[in-house]
Amino acid sequence: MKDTSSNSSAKKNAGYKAAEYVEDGMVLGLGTGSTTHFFIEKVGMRIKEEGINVMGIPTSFQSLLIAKQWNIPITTLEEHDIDLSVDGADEVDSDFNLIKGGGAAHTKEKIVDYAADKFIVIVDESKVVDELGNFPVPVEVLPDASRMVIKELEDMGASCEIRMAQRKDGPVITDNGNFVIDAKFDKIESPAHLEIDLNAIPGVVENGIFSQMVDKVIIGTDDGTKEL
Ligand SMILES: O=C[C@H](O)[C@H](O)[C@H](O)COP(=O)(O)O
Repeated sequence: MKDTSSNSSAKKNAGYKAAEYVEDGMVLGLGTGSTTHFFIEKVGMRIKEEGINVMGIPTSFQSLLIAKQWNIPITTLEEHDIDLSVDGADEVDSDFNLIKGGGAAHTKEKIVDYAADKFIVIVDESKVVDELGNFPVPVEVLPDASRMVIKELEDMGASCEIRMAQRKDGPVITDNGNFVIDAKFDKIESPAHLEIDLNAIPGVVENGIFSQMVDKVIIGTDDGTKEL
């Protein structure tokens, strides 16, 4: 499990800054993770203090619970399109390619983030890299397919581990009832091609490479933010 306790002031600065882009009447994609937590919190504060009228589409049970805690009205992709999605990342490169899924939420995140008219990524400086690949690529799989998917991933040059749960025996089970394989590639030359190739393996539900659609990256630091 990743460490979510570090860099909390930088994460808070990024999350709070992204909330400035929220406008009255918007439908928001609510990403998952310790950075997005601060975005959802600040949206909740703006609802309370300014009376803005927004709705949220959560990408996980975690973001649903935080949104409920802040009285953010919830809706679904069945009912609304998304004006703005805000989400964290485990790595972001200079072309705005991402690795996501350190919290095993990347499948719903990709559906919501890719559907949004505008997608803002919020990270602290530790997530900014020249090239993706230090962080393993999370691959959500149907449990019955996991051995076959690992064989395919190893043939593609990855070292693989099924992600194990903490405080539960056995693998992490995603919000969708699946396993996550963490696939470490030595080098990711083309994130866009790898994103497509991974999803072509039978049994793969979704992978954590996001190579499309990012409009803005907000990098939180201890004393402010930078925007790319
Ligand atoms: O599955 C989790 C998500 O993709 C997160 O957005 C990502 O892992 C970044 O999380 P954090 O902001 O906690 O580092």
